[in-house]
Amino acid sequence: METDLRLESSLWVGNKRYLAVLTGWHFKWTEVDKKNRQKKTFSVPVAEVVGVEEGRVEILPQKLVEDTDKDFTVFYVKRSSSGGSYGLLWRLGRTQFSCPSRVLRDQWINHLRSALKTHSPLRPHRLLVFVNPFGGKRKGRQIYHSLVAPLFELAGISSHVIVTERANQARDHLLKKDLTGFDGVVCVGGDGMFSEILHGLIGRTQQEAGLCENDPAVTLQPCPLHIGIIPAGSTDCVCHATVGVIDPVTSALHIIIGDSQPLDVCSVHHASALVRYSVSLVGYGFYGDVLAESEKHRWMGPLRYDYSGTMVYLSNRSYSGVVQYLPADPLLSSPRDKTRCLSGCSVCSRSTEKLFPNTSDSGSLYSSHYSQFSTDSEGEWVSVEGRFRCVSLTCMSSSCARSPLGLSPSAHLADGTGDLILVWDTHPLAFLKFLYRHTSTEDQFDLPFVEVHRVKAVRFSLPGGREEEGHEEIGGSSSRIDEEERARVDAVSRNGSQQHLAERDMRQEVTNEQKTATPFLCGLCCKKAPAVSVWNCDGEILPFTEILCKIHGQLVRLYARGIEDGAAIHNCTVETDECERRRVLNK
Ligand SMILES: CCCCCCCCCCCCC/C=C/[C@@H](O)[C@H](CO)NC(=O)CCCCCCCCCCCCCCC
Ligand SMILES: Nc1ncnc2c1ncn2[C@@H]1O[C@H](COP(=O)(O)OP(=O)(O)OP(=O)(O)O)[C@@H](O)[C@H]1O
Ligand SMILES: [Ca+2]
Repeated sequence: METDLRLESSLWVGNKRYLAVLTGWHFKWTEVDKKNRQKKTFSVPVAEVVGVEEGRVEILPQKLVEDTDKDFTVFYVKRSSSGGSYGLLWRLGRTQFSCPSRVLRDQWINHLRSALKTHSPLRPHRLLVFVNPFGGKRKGRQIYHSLVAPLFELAGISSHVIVTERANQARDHLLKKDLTGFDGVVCVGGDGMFSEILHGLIGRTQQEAGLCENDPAVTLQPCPLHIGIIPAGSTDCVCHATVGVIDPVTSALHIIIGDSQPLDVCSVHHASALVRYSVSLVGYGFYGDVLAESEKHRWMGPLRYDYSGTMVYLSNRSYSGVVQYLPADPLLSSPRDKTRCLSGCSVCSRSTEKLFPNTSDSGSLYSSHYSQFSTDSEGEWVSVEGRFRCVSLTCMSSSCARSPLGLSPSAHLADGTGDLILVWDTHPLAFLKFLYRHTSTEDQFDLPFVEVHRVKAVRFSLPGGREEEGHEEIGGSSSRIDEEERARVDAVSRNGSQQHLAERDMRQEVTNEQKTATPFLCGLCCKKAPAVSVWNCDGEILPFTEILCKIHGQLVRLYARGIEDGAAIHNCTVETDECERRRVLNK
């Protein structure tokens, strides 16, 4: 196969002659001068070739084709530095080659296209695209049509585009409509839009597999369709943490070449029923209050979080609670080991082998029966009780523009664990120091009132069982998910949040302990602080306080590859000035 695809000949780019070679995995062209001395080499992995076209073709700013019969154009991924961010920006590179004959030209085109088919098996042919026209700065439609659609067309991808008209339309479509023929689902929007796709695809997959999502002990079936994210939201945390940059063109190119990044998902349960799934933040206290406050100021757009964050900080709240957690194996990794989950992460690869032990292609989506924790004994639950500024659980780093390294900088995308961050009640300035460290490289866990644990499951309750009567047990009895159940959870999600917030405001019980802890600038809101907070689950308010969270390793796959190490750009494919600069810097 490899030898069949091999091709070698002289080609011209402008008036320079190159010796071009296609081996199985790479397409290289080396400049040759008049004395036959070899000069600069350009090399593109076949997996990063976007498309091969006859003639001299341009696609940006608009498509122009000069249909000459001895020329062909190769489009490929070209990397450049992303300025402030940690990941790399991808751009569309293009080189127009001239051949001595039409026969040779056709040979090059056929060989390159066959190599693409052989070496990029996960490239999508047909995609279902949902565009939220109201996400972020309301530019979703424009971003898709001007930046993404032309690239999909160039790569020969056919897309069925749905511009949503209401919240949850994308989720409902994925739960109910025929998805035959689609290789993946793309959302153009923010974390809320991604969450819709996540719920639709996970729900659909479990329905088809006859599995009950309510039972936290059930090993859920991984979703067969990949998810692509074109960032057009306010926080775009999932995109930032899986690609490293917020850039629609970079994300579109990852989708086109069929990159594949598994992702852990946390299921959140209350009283033996599934409430929601999360990949980023399940947060009580500060982050719950910021979200609740920010919902009142949606009109501010992305700025609502900074405004609400400041207001909530000034209101100086803390909450009592009981947190129980099931620690992950400390020998595998630690949230304080100062490593980062980068593209090709070895911790995640080892987890893949553990999660999918019987497949040669570890992580194959089609192995129907595997057990995530079958080789582990469940381990011992640890319990802590007290007053917290915030309790946060994150399955990944949750990096975003506000916090370039994220809530937990050493968390892994696909290791089957989450990081539990407990911030005990403390002086307002100490808490500000903790928050501020999220904006720099200073360790936010190196503070006496902060704890972080790598966990497989977490349970939260109010001291003395103040909230709900029901409680959940991993492995305990659970009801079957049916239409009625789904309607109930739906109704809870739609109406519950408002009702829950209203009840919380009405209660406003302040314990004696709290009275001494909170006055600071409480006059700002002219109200007593409530005794309970709300949970922020990837930007949605949960209608329950007492919850059980369970991490499901690698439940979904994204068209991404994790964050590429910017320092390694000197190993990049096509030589650019940036490669040269980085090479010098790295010496
Ligand atoms: C002094 C500067 C402190 C800056 C502190 C920055 C901490 C930033 C941590 C960001 C964590 C993002 C976690 C991701 C959550 C997403 O799944 C979710 C869905 O999109 N987003 C939110 O819930 C949206 C949550 C957005 C939270 C924003 C919090 C902003 C806090 C600002 C505090 C200012 C205090 C100023 C005092 C004078
Ligand atoms: N046509 C629509 N009308 C109203 N709401 C919609 C529509 N389509 C999707 N939504 C909802 O809008 C919410 C927010 O969208 P999205 O996540 O795209 O942007 P955002 O909130 O600005 O960004 P982020 O989630 O990154 O903070 C989502 O929860 C989604 O369910
Ligand atoms: Ca994880």
